[in-house]
Amino acid sequence: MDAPAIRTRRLSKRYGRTTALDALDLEVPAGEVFGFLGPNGAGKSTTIRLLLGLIRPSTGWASIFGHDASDVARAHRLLGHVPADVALWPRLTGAEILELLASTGPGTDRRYRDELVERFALDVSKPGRTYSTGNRQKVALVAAFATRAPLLILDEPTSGLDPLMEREFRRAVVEARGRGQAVFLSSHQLTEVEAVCDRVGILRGGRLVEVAAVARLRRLHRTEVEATFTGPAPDLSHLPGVQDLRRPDDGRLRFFLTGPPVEVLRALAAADVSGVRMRDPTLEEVFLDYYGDAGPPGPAR
Ligand SMILES: Nc1ncnc2c1ncn2[C@@H]1O[C@H](COP(=O)(O)OP(=O)(O)OP(=O)(O)O)[C@@H](O)[C@H]1O
Repeated sequence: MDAPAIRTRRLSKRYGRTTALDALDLEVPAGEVFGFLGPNGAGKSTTIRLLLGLIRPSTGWASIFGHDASDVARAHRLLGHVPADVALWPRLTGAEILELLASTGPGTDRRYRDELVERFALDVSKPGRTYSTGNRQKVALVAAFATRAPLLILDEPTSGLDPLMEREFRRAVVEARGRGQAVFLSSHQLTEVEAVCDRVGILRGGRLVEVAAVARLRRLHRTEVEATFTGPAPDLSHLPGVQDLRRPDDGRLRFFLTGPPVEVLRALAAADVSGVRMRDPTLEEVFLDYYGDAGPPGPAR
């Protein structure tokens, strides 16, 4: 399949005066695990509803492996999905629901499905109405991961799962990628995105503010540096990329570094440096840099 799993061009959705999604241009190639991050109200669910053909764009378009997302009969043969709020048929048991989804969906690996039922510790003998939020989510996740659809679209799929089940979820994402499935994962959980995604898109107020490989996103941001010296600490304040330089009384230097480290490393090597510690920001710190909720990360204490 040559067409990307997901492609959107100027995809927009307005509700009255609210612009829920504003001119989204995005491409997720086949086989990629893509994280879609954003705070409440950023437009993640709106994007997913557009991709699933549940709502029509105000302007622009979205396609799934080259088929317009509104051509749901075609597009849904190529995707499995987990909605943000999973609703189950109340009288059918978990097993019956999984079987119904398998017989109507894009094709299911039943052996793998049964393995996932075990791994997610899901009791499939109970009727849908008795399931908790987390268990409803598990049913939808098992059904989606067990499909052979080349694209899985997951809307905050672990919000109701406990840490053990989150681990299973991550394993299942890695296995999906191993089978060549693309995964579009909307999430609040930065550690999850960091653990499983190849690239991440950051959405704010309906606009995509960044798309980057997780590793690059971290590098684009500030590396935290702490250096100790046997002699006096050199003055690095004039060097390119050095920010928030601090000199605690114990002779150490602490600062943030952006861009190439060459000049700083040269200056450190020329001084009597006895130790250097460099730490890339976590995705959470990068995220806070974007949203400014808590300001940029502070230096190590
Ligand atoms: N049916 C609707 N009618 C009016 N406004 C809507 C509708 N659906 C979404 N919105 C608005 O569009 C914006 C984006 O909402 P959306 O649900 O896509 O955000 P989200 O990123 O999924 O947030 P959350 O993480 O809280 O689920 C919000 O301001 C929301 O109030």
